[in-house]
Amino acid sequence: MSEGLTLALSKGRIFDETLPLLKAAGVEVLDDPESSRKLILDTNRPGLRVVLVRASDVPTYVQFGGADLGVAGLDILLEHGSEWGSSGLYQPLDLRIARCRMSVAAREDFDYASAVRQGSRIRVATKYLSVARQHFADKGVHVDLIKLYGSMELAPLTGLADAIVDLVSSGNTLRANQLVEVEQIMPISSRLVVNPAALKLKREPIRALVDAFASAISSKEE
Ligand SMILES: Nc1ncnc2c1ncn2[C@@H]1O[C@H](COP(=O)(O)OP(=O)(O)OP(=O)(O)O)[C@@H](O)[C@H]1O
Ligand SMILES: O=P(O)(O)OC[C@H]1O[C@H](OP(=O)(O)OP(=O)(O)O)[C@H](O)[C@@H]1O
Repeated sequence: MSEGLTLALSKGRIFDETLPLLKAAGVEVLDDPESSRKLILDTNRPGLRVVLVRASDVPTYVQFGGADLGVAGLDILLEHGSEWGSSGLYQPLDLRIARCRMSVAAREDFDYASAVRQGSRIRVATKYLSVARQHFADKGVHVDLIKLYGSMELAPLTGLADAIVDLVSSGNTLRANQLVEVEQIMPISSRLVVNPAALKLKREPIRALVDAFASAISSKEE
């Protein structure tokens, strides 16, 4: 474990939406991930660096100490097992960024209400197997899950599945593919996650960053 702090972020939405929180905490990232191929980015704080990883790899980096802290969507944390307690990641803050919801969507002509009557069976394609399995189990619906890694909207259109479980924000992606949101499962936002050993060994700098993030969030919402 290095002396300073390492923060794991993913390129795109998470990086872009974490930047203002870092700025409010007095931290400037010195490279732009869109124009640089660097994966380790310096900041104006000699004791803090940012590493760029895939969104779904953030919990793994933090869990195994490749990073002290990270920012990950609740969707990713649930699939990683973090939210259900199996990975031991400390989650001090809901950063309230990258907000969307996890939903079930289907073709307009699919009778979802009938398909999910107790005891029935439905075929669902998703990247989020764990959330989908839990959701349909809670409803008492037998589900055949098909794991996909992207373009989930195609599944009901091609007959691969009856429905999908995916993230929805504006609803534009569903609309563009003639799908409708038939059920909302849960709201999603990104969380700060911290490696528990790092929290013990580097308590002061981690506390300072968590507190700065917390006040940045509350002043943003005032
Ligand atoms: N349309 C959206 N609006 C708001 N937040 C979203 C939206 N889609 C995803 N998110 C949130 O942003 C996080 C990062 O999404 P992003 O698209 O950058 O990565 P990804 O493509 O899902 O991950 P990976 O590259 O590992 O497959 C997601 O985990 C989710 O929490
Ligand atoms: O309701 P909307 O505002 O259209 O957002 C929903 C879309 O956003 C996410 O994809 P993203 O944009 O992250 O692309 P990805 O497939 O590369 O993850 C998600 O998987 C949906 O496809």
